[in-house]
Parts: sequence; C-alpha cells; structure tokens
Amino acid sequence: MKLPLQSEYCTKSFAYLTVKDRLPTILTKAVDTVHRHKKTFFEKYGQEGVEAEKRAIGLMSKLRNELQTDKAVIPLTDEFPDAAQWNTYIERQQAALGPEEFPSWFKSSWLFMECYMYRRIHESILLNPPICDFDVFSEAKIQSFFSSQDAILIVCTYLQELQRKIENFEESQLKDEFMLLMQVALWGNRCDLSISGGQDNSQKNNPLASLESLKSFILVDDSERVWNLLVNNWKNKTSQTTPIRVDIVLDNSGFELVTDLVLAYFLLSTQLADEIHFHGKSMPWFVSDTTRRDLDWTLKNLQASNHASLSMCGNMWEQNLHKGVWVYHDHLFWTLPHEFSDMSQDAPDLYSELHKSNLIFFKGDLNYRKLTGDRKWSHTISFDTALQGFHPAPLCSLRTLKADIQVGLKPEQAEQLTLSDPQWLVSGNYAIIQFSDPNPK
Ligand SMILES: O=P(O)(O)OC[C@H]1O[C@](O)(CO)[C@@H](O)[C@@H]1O
Ligand SMILES: [Mn+2]
Repeated sequence: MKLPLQSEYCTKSFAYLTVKDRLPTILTKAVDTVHRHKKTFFEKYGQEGVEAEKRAIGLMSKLRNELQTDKAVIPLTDEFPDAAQWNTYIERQQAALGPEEFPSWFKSSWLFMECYMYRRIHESILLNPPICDFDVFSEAKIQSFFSSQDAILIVCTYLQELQRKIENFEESQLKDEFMLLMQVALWGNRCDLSISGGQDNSQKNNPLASLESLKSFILVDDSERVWNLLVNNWKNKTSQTTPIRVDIVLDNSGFELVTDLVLAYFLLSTQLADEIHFHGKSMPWFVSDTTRRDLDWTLKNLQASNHASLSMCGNMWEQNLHKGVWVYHDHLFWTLPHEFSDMSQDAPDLYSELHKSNLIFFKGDLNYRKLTGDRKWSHTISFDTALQGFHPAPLCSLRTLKADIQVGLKPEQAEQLTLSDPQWLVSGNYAIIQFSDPNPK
C-alpha cells in the first residue's frame, strides 16, 4: 500500500501555525527562563555558571533565528547517546530530497521539525556545563502542578475513599470505577503546555463532575474492549500464569501524570494488573512531558502535603516503585522523530520490552501522531491499518485531539463534526479511547 504523506505545511494548517507562532514563543520562554536563573547559576557555580548561561542563551537565540528564517536543518554536535541516530535520520531526510534541496523548518515534516526543536534546546543546555542538567521547562511544569491543586486533591481523595470500599466490590462496580478513572486519565490530557505555547493550562474544574457531560465528546470509545481484555486476563489468572502487566506510555507531568498514577494504582489494588510499567522521557520534551525527575518531584511533593489523601497517595506510590510492582523506564526512542512503526527496527530492545505487556496505554496527542505516523490518513481508515504493523501488544490510545489527524471514524462522522465545529481536530475538546489488539481471543 502506498502510504499517505506526513503532515506538512500550508499557510492555513495547524502545523504551519505551530511552527510559525507556537514554537518561537516556546523558545523565547525557554530563553527567558535560563536568563532568570542567572543568579542561581552564579550562586551554584560562580562565574562559570554565568558564562554557561550566556552561551546557552546564545545557542537558543540562534536556533530561534534558524527557525524563523527557514534555515537548513543542521546535525547535532553534542555527545548525548542519541546524537548519532538523530544525525542518521537527518541524513536520510536529506537523501530523500536529493542534492538540490535540504530539510528545513517550513519544508520538512511537522513531526520531524517539532521534535528537532526540543532536541536542539536540549543540545543548547548539554553543551554548556556546569548548567547542563538544567530543565528549561521545569518551572512551568511545577507551576502547572500547583495550579491544578484542587483537581489533584479531588482525584486523590476519590482514590483514597475507593480503597476503603474496593474489597467488597462486585465485578460491575469494578468496571464502573475503571471506566471512570480511565476517563479521568483521558481528559487529564487536555493539560499540556505545548498546545498552550507554555502558558498555564492546568485543570481548574472538578475533573469528576464534568465526566458525564464530556461523554458525547469521545469520538471513538473502545472502553468496553479494553475492559473485556483486562477482566478476562484477571479471570484466567492462576498461580501458574505470568503476572499481568500493564504499560503506560506517559505524557504530561502535572495533573495528567497524577491521573495516570491514580489509574495505575487502581489497576494494581484490584489485581486487574500485577505490575505497571511507566515510560517517560529522557530529556525535557514538548514543554510538559514527564521525565524521571518530574515523577520523583511529584511523589515527593505529594508525600510532603498536609492533605492526608495527597500524602497517602505519595507514600503508596513511592512504595510501589520501591517494591518493584511499579517500574519506571525511559528510552531514547521516545524522543526521536520516528514513527512507532519504526520501533521494531530502530529500537528492537524497546519493542521486545513492550511485547511483554498485556496492555499498553499510550497517553496523549504526540503519541497518537507517532502511532499513526502523523500521516494524512482518511478519517475512516482503521486504527490497525494506520499503525502500519506496530503491534507489540494490545494497545489503547487515550488522547484529546490537538493535531489534525484522526483515524477510525465512522463514514460521515468527520464531515458532520467539521460542520458543527470546524476546530474539532485541534481544540482539545474532543477525545478518543481507541484500542487495537493484534491477536484478539
Ligand atoms: O501533550 P500532548 O497531548 O502529546 O500534546 C502535544 C501537543 O503538541 C503538539 O504536537 C503541537 O505542538 C500537538 O500535537 C499537541 O498539541
Ligand atoms: Mn505532552
């Protein structure tokens, strides 16, 4: 089959507006943040810290200029372990264009250029010891966590109360609670700081109260299939069977991360899963994506809270990591520009790790773009087709729509949506729970 092209630019496209407006804004904010930390760098590292700050700002300003003037993509020069893979990817893009042309910000694919910008920000910091472990987005992530405090308190209190009742639950009650917590984790994905150009985008409303009214905004809802898979694994469990493993490919830190941890805790405490594996980013990414440091910060912050339910969640979650029933992984593949159908070839170790899973949740919009290759598929093509052979295990995308791609819709569904709300693909107001099982039983 001839694959559709990846999303690129026409002056009205969401991709174009992202690269023209949103990315430079994010870069400017990153520069500001580094600059505001000048004093901290001086206190920590002396004059050397101040020199590093200046050089990092210089590199990021140069990057912004390259972007705004549509310069050619240049190879990475740092020694981070993914640099060679990045450079090979850039060479491949160049080779595909031929000698007359070169990959550049407004000519290459949106996915490639957006990932490249975050990797170049990382390079600007990496090349400048002693500030080379500075996370330019950390402040925004922390602020977003605090702005969502009320919502975080509501979901953590809900989990705490659920724990008291759960032992006596019938299967149908377990199902209801699972469906509810999966929807909370789904809508948690609205809180990303990339779509908002780094502006506060935290959860302000009660996340439980709005679920009923949000149901009609879920365009594809495969939650029954997800539940059936989980409950069948659970029923077929014997002392001989291998532990049931659920993986969550994380997206944003802050409120969304808390909702993922709540869902993970529920799955474990009901024994619908015996172990949960989380996958985070190895570098600051798309402003709000979760790194190991963000996870640790979140747990510590919850543990230190005066609210009993927050500290209880922080403590229980920390213990789960300690006991090894929760496992955190990061892999550099998640921060490459590759679509996931490349994984079996370009990151076979990660593919075989995911293959051990009974169910993988992919959180968020960027993961959906990579699952479907960010290609201009017709809206009615099946999710299985758009995955292009990426089937490590049964998988489920929990995503609010923030990019102009969506597959697996019913005939006419997209046309009707366009009539009623022209922004349906990119506003974050619609969502999907989309499931694919390579070997349905
Ligand atoms: O955090 P998410 O859900 O992956 O969203 C990332 C955002 O970044 C984008 O890639 C655009 O900047 C969109 O696709 C989406 O708005
Ligand atoms: Mn994100």
